[in-house]
Amino acid sequence: MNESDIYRIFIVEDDPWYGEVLKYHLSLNPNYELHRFTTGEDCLKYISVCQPHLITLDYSLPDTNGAELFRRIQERLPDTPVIVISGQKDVETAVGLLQAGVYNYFVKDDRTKDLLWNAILKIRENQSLKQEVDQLREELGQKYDFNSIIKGSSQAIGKVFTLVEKAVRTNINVSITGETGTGKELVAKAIHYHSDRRKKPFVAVNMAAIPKELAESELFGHEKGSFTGAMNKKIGRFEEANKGTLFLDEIAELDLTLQSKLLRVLQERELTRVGGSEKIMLDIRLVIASHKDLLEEVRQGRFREDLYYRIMGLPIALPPLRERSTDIMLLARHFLDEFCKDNRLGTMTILPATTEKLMRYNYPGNVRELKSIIQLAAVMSDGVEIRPDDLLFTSLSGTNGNMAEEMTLRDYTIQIIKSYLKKYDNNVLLVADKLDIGKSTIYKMIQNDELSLS
Ligand SMILES: Nc1ncnc2c1ncn2[C@@H]1O[C@H](COP(=O)(O)OP(=O)(O)OP(=O)(O)O)[C@@H](O)[C@H]1O
Repeated sequence: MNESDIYRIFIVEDDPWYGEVLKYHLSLNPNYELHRFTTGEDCLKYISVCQPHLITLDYSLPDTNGAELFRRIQERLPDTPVIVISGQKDVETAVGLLQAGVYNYFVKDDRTKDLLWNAILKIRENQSLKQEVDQLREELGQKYDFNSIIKGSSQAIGKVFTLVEKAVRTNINVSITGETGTGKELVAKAIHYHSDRRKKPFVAVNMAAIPKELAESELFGHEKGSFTGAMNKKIGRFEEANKGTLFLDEIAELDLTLQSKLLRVLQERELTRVGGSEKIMLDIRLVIASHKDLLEEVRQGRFREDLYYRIMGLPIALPPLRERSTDIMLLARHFLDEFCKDNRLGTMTILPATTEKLMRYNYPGNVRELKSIIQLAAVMSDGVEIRPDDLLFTSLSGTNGNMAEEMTLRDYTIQIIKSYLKKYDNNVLLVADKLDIGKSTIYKMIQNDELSLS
């Protein structure tokens, strides 16, 4: 038998006859390795030598009682389930023990052996499910390794990496801004799966996708019968994310009443379900995102200022793809390779004319749009190379809004140079070449404070 198949159970029972009865009964499962102790001290001594998977305790022991021994076991092995078996039916003691975290409380009678047998089966099932969840979370963590998943080599994305690294080191709240499709959720996941909370849940909620009247119960849960239609108790997203990370996307969609409740919950670190009175302690990292300018929402009276300061934490701004055009081809190659692999297609080449066409577009839907353009192109292509005609741009807005307001020609020139400098990572020579102007024109503008290399 492998060590991994062995399930180690400590039986703490001072009555030799009853101890042997339990030991014999449990030994019918060949995977159970049983150790019997007659005192609490003996049990504690052996805990450090060979860690049990489960412990059963007689409540009355010669040197201690079940409650005290349970407390001392918990200090050493907080995750090991403990079952208390008592000679007397004492409801108050039983409730106290269960509230303290004992898994089960049985009274010694004819049925105890069978109850214990079934309880152990259930505990094992839960333990292996928990192990499986931990393993899946670990794998997910590797999947969201931000250096391998958030693709990009531009200065702009480099700044984002630096901030993500800072965020994971502490428990600070994070606020992510950026246009649609810039990777806000991806960044939130990367933060979660690199933080100490990675083994706990990552829960994402998009406030824009939840009808206003259901938002409160979705976030904070409700008790059965708390409103018409509340047929059962519901655990809210905050509770689901407890000990982990809650990603609240499109937070500007929260109405003012819910904003007040959110502020209270964050300040007090506890919540009450709708229609309930029980206080539930919360320990979460909040990551929020919005494509709206939250400060402007505050100015317009649509977002509470106190909540704004509470949730801002570490701000991370994701630049639009058109402002980090050095990432375009890297992302395009990445999405193409990924698509070909997932669909068992051979490697495809991107022709130079295709690259040029991809570089000229302004991607109002950002990375998400580029991804779908590339996937569609792979489907449209002859299977070997991506030609310019395989690229189907769905968006109608081909300009970047430069003509949206009246300005002098000089102002237009400055705006155009500014946007090219952003696009090409402040590479003055490249920008001068692209715009067919002298590099000194740009340097002069910088000297005159008309432009800056940010
Ligand atoms: N830097 C990146 N590297 C690789 N994939 C990316 C990157 N940024 C975004 N993506 C991909 O683009 C798509 C959109 O990303 P995501 O959903 O995180 O954007 P978002 O900003 O949260 O969008 P929305 O505001 O619409 O909710 C996803 O498929 C994501 O995996």
